[in-house]
Amino acid sequence: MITFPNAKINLGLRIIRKRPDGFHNLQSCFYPIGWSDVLEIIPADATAFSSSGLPIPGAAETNLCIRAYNLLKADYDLPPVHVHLHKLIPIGAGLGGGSADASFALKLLNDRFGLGLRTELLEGYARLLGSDCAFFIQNRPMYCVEKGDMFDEIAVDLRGYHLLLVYPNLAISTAEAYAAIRPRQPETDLYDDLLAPIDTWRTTIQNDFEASLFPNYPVLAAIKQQMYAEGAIYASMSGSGSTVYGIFDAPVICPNQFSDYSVWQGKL
Ligand SMILES: C[C@@](CO)(OP(=O)(O)O)[C@H](O)COP(=O)(O)OP(=O)(O)OC[C@H]1O[C@@H](n2ccc(N)nc2=O)[C@H](O)[C@@H]1O
Ligand SMILES: Nc1ncnc2c1ncn2[C@@H]1O[C@H](COP(=O)(O)OP(=O)(O)O)[C@@H](O)[C@H]1O
Repeated sequence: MITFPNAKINLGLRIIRKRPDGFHNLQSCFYPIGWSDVLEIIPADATAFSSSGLPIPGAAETNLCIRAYNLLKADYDLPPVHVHLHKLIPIGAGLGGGSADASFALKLLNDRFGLGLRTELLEGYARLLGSDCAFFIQNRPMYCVEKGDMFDEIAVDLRGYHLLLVYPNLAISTAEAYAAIRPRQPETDLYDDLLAPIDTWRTTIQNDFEASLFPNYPVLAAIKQQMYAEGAIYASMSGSGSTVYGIFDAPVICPNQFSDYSVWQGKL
């Protein structure tokens, strides 16, 4: 069985406070996008993992797809499987690609082997694999709070807009990005700011990681500035970086300044 785990972008990202468990409470809108990996899982004589496309750091047994399989295998009678991942979503990019692979593996195993697990139970397993993972079970625009693993409905609909994503071939570790950030109590409510017209977002909606990462990585600020120069209605870094996205009301011709980077564009 084959599935296509997709990335997400963060529309606003506010880091509110550090928790006693070392994680951070946040506020953000996670929004699914079209940049996708390809994940195939089939029954096999022995469990194995292979990959193609972009190289994935770490041993096979630490890959989030295998960790998802092992998590379910501990509770359910699953046969050995061969997992093949064709990796296309950049890694350390703030796009949640690894988290998507994990949750899509859970969903695929649930479907293929008829486990009958409902959404809440799948989200519970996903939470054990990473803070971003539970989002990819329902995989629809959500206002996310706490560790990024609890959700509220939000009526943000960007269908019809065009998205340009630029990954400047720079992997930023999520843990390091969090270690460098200073949490803050926001002055406005992000939920309300997101419901205002998109052309207000430029002045009201920020990603808090930008303030700590842009001084060390000036390329990120330069890409964001270029997005606005190209006519973006809104531009931001996604997650803990390093991908910067622009939202446009029409398709864009990718500027020369981005020619050395990994670029994706498509409709939202
Ligand atoms: C920053 C965000 C925003 O959407 O996205 P990405 O940039 O990774 O896509 C997420 O919070 C990333 O979530 P995820 O990538 O699943 O993180 P995890 O694997 O759970 O944790 C990696 C490390 O990040 C830190 N971490 C993560 C989530 C959180 N709410 N607080 C934290 O402090 C912890 O140091 C943790 O050890
Ligand atoms: N299937 C996978 N795809 C990508 N990264 C993975 C995967 N499994 C484990 N990882 C590990 O997760 C980390 C990056 O996660 P990823 O979700 O791609 O980045 P980000 O958190 O920036 O969105 C890397 O350290 C990588 O070794």
